[in-house]
Amino acid sequence: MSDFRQRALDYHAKPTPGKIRVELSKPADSVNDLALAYSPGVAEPVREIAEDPNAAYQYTAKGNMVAVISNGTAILGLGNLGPLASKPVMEGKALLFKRFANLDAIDIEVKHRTTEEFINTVANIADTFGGINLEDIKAPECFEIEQELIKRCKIPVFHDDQHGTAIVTAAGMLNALEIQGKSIEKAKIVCMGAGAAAVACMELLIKCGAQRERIYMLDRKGVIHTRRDDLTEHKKLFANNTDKRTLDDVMDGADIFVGVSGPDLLPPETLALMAENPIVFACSNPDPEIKPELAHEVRDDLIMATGRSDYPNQVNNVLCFPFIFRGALDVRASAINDEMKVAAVEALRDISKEPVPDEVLSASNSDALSFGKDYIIPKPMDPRLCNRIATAVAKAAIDSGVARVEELPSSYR
Ligand SMILES: NC(=O)C1=CN([C@@H]2O[C@H](COP(=O)(O)OP(=O)(O)OC[C@H]3O[C@@H](n4cnc5c(N)ncnc54)[C@H](OP(=O)(O)O)[C@@H]3O)[C@@H](O)[C@H]2O)C=CC1
Ligand SMILES: CC(=O)C(=O)O
Ligand SMILES: [Mg+2]
Repeated sequence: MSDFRQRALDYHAKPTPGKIRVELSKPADSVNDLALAYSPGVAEPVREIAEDPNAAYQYTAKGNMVAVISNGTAILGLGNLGPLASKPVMEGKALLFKRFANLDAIDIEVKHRTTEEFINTVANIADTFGGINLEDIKAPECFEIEQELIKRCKIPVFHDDQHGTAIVTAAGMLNALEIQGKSIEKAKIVCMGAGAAAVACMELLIKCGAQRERIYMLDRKGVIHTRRDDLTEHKKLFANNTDKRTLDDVMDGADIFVGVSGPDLLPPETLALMAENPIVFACSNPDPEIKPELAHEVRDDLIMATGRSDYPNQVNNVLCFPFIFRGALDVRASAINDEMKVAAVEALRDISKEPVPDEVLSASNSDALSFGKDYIIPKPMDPRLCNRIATAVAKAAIDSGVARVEELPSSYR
């Protein structure tokens, strides 16, 4: 067994299995404490909440609690391995919520027969939480699941693989285009993958100026084009009226490659076909569509990003979901809308262009980092992310009318 594999298994197993636990936030030592915490004292907040459900924000952990919910149908790029196998990833997302945004998060892995059964399960437990982060649910079911839950729940429901990924991709891409001296409006874009992450990333890039007809999306059968009769509703939105059929066909002269598909799907010879100063986001986890070492061997003019922590330019939704939920929950938002997503993109872009704090340099084993080809997006451990993104998102929630408070909390001012 490789040393890294053994270290990863040991990290998860020792000294206590798993990555999260529950801790008490109130004293529970004496008879008096217990009389307040449990019977008879607990009856008082029960009566308050029965009268006004909003009182749950005041008397329970609801307002700082996110459910990370999966069915394990698209675990990273590892595929449909079932709900229980997704638990380490969901515990991992809970760890990231706590570590980066001090939000308490609990992982819930749902076994279900039909999409409707999954939706009902989540809708029936939603009121317990301040927000729901859907994770690693495959396309096309993920689209119906998210839309239906948004309709049925009074709290933010956010499919991280769609929107968290799209927000970070858009921020990194706009920065990378600026560095390469290219415009998004003119860019020829190839998107490998046509699932949850792909559709949301391309839709957000279009909102940022990309031209739909200059996007070539591929699934396992090749280029998605208008003459195919096997396309789902979401793939149809990207059906290109083209006679190009293969990855090589569309990569010829492309400015941008976004990989949200699977490992090693971009051969070096194909990368070589791209236009001058290309941008390659090989975001499949844990193994990217092309390894950065290999990509740099083929092209010395590219900007390269992956979803991983161990290479420069980590384009990963960890840069978004903890902070977007922090902002949304702090103003008791009922939803996470486009205005909040755009605010997160802009905040991420801005931070990338500012001097990097020393603590980030030392956590990244770096002597220097500054806006450029190897630093298009902040590092996840950057302490500025939480305040800056959460504030931008919370303000956007208030301005767009989805917040349940009128002003930012005093801690934000
Ligand atoms: N860096 C980041 O922050 C994130 C990265 N990702 C990565 O993106 C990938 C997809 O995730 P997600 O969208 O949630 O999953 P989905 O299951 O929703 O979509 C997967 C897509 O990849 C396509 N695909 C898989 N294998 C191939 C192949 N050999 N050739 C062409 N296309 C292929 C599938 O094609 P078909 O439709 O034909 O089945 C499908 O369209 C994963 O690797 C994941 O790790 C996801 C979210 C965040
Ligand atoms: C990062 C992430 O959410 C994924 O790869 O699925
Ligand atoms: Mg995911």
